[in-house]
This record gives sequence, structure tokens and C-alpha cells, in this order.
Amino acid sequence: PPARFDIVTIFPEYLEPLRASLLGKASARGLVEIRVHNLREWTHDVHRTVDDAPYGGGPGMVMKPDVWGAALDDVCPGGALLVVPSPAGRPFSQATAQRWAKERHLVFACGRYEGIDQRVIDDAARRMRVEEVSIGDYVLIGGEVATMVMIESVARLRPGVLGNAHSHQDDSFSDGLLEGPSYTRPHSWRGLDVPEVLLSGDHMRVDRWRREQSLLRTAARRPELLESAELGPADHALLAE
Ligand SMILES: COc1cccc(COC(=O)c2cn[nH]c2)c1
Repeated sequence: PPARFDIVTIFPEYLEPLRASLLGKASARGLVEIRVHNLREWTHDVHRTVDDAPYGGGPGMVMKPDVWGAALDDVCPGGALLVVPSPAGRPFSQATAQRWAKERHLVFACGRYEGIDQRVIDDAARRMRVEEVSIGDYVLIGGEVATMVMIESVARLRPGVLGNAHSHQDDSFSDGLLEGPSYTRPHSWRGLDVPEVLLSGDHMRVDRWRREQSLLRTAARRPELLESAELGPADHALLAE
């Protein structure tokens, strides 16, 4: 059965890229089902207002609870998982993507302005699972781009979405370390040569070299990942050098 992604947004055209390329093909093949809903369909006034001034004052605007409540009543059946992209959310990671890839139905609420009235989330949590999730420590204009990031990372884990050319078994982070450098032909390019080990045909040596490159790159760029990675004595020896 296809995984279903519903997205509620005031900028439906922002989600057009999901129709293109890989995900477009996956949708066409019935592997995933992506539906985009315009939040303004649930407004009640002639101006189709979705936001209002924040109680307690302060800058910016807050998205109205009644409009969102009406939209989520229609879009979310009981069993769905509601995702709210937000700078204030729990961090999104590959582990989140793996967990969500098992879900039948994900609904993404794309907030803008200063956010969505908290009661929308509190009310939704009465009848479905709700997760406020951050894709990183920076502030976007709205949740649409974060939603595309998350849908892409989840959809690619669904069987059949990726051609078998690039399986996700050996994803980055699959062993908790960063991927090292990659090379392809020609073996010499602008005076830069491919590391000789990769041309050696010695698979044991290649595997060991790649592990070393992952360790060194992780130590240099993301040392905090080393704590949770499974390192053997050879790994510790290399890092101690
Ligand atoms: C729900 O309320 C808001 C308010 C403002 C922006 C957004 C969009 O999300 C982000 O900016 C984001 C997500 N991960 N990192 C940044 C949502």
C-alpha cells in the first residue's frame, strides 16, 4: 500500500518540486501518494485570513487556531502522524526518517509567521500522534521547505522508490560515521590523482582505507558522532595517531 503524505500550506505551489523527478515517478507508480492542501480553503472570511496578532503582544503574527482546526479535522484521520516543522521542534535525523518510513500516513502542517496557535497542537494531540520537528538550527520563512526535506528522506526509504542503483543500506550514518571521499574516472584530472589504494583491486585494503577516511572526516567535522559510533581497537588506534 502506498505511503500517504498530506501537506497543509498557504503556499501549495511551493511543494511543486515534489511532483518532479524521482518522487514524481514514485507517485506515478503508486508507491507514494502526495496530496497538497491550501489552508485558505478552511478560512471563513472574505479575506481568507489565516493569521492574527499574538496575545501578550510582541512582533509578528500567529496562525489562527480555528482555521487550522477545521483543516486538520478534514485532512487527518485518527491514525495519521501529524508533523509540524518548527525551529522549536525535536531534531530530525535519519533515525526519524527510518521510523516514519514505517508509517502509512503522514500529515505535514506548514506553519508561517511566528507559528501556529499552540491549542491546534494540543487539540490534535487528543486524537493523533503529533511531532514538532526541527531540520536544523536556523529559521525558515515557513515549514514548506522543511517538509520537502523530510518527505524526500522518508520516501527514499520506501521499497521501490530508489532504483536498485543506489540502495539505502549503505547510507551515510548507517554505521554512525560520515561517508569519506568518492572518486570516479578519469584516474588523473587537472593534475589530481585518485588515491592509489582504490586502483589496487585489494578489497580488504580498500575497505580499511574507506573506514579510515570516514573516521578521520568524522573526527574533523562531527567529533560528537564518534561517541555513539561503534569503534573497534583499530579505529581507536587510528584516531589516537
Ligand atoms: C510552526 O511555526 C513555524 C514558525 C516559523 C517557521 C517555521 C518553519 O520551520 C522552520 O523554520 C524550521 C524547521 N526546522 N528548522 C527550521 C515554523
